[in-house]
Amino acid sequence: MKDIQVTIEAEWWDYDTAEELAQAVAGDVGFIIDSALDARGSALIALPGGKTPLAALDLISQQKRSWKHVTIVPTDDRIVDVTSPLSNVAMLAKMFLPKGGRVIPLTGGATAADYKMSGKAADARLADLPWPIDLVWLGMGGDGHVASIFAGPDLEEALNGPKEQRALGVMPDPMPAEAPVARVTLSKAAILSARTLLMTITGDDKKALLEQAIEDGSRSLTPVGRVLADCELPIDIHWAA
Ligand SMILES: O=C1O[C@H](COP(=O)(O)O)[C@@H](O)[C@H](O)[C@H]1O
Repeated sequence: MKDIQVTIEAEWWDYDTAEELAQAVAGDVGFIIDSALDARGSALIALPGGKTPLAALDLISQQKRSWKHVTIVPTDDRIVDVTSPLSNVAMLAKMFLPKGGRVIPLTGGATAADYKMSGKAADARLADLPWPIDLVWLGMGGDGHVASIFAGPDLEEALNGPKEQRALGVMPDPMPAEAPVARVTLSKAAILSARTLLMTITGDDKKALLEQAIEDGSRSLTPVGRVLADCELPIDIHWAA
């Protein structure tokens, strides 16, 4: 078997503080949204959950624009009730619905037992949106998961499922301590179909893990390395200690 390595064009942006990172990323994301609005009259973006993006998301939600033409999907979500602090869509809805943005959930009414069904429902919902997506903004977990592409029984489907499959249900194994629940995630194909890719991470450990994953490429043992190994777009990686 021939091992074809794509060279990942990753540009690192390092900041002294998380506040500086939030300001810079808010500026970049605002520019991407406004460029899409100018070019096509609407914008479709995928935003990450978890804690790292919160400050930047808050700044973005305060930017003035025609939010009713902006459609937002989570890059992934945890299968929990929307009242749970673990819900990514609830966090995005709180920030962007009051501004007029359209926030599309990936999960809804599902239980961990039917997480695959939840993934299929999300995939059908995403098919109605105007792809390609203008931006996929990714976070990364300390275990190397990206969106909710985790090690476990669904990893191969997330990485190498049909190209037209944009979302799927995922049961992480091992479970991440901070949110030990089943998930729905964008697939690698959906992530890499974006017009623009951006990633935000903080901390020395995540930086070292991501640098190694990029170096290892398709041989990486981490989901993030396996996803980025097939990335043909340049990706901006924003990092603060
Ligand atoms: O579970 C998740 O984790 C990652 C990373 O979150 P962080 O809190 O370490 O920034 C996140 O990107 C993803 O959307 C989320 O569901």
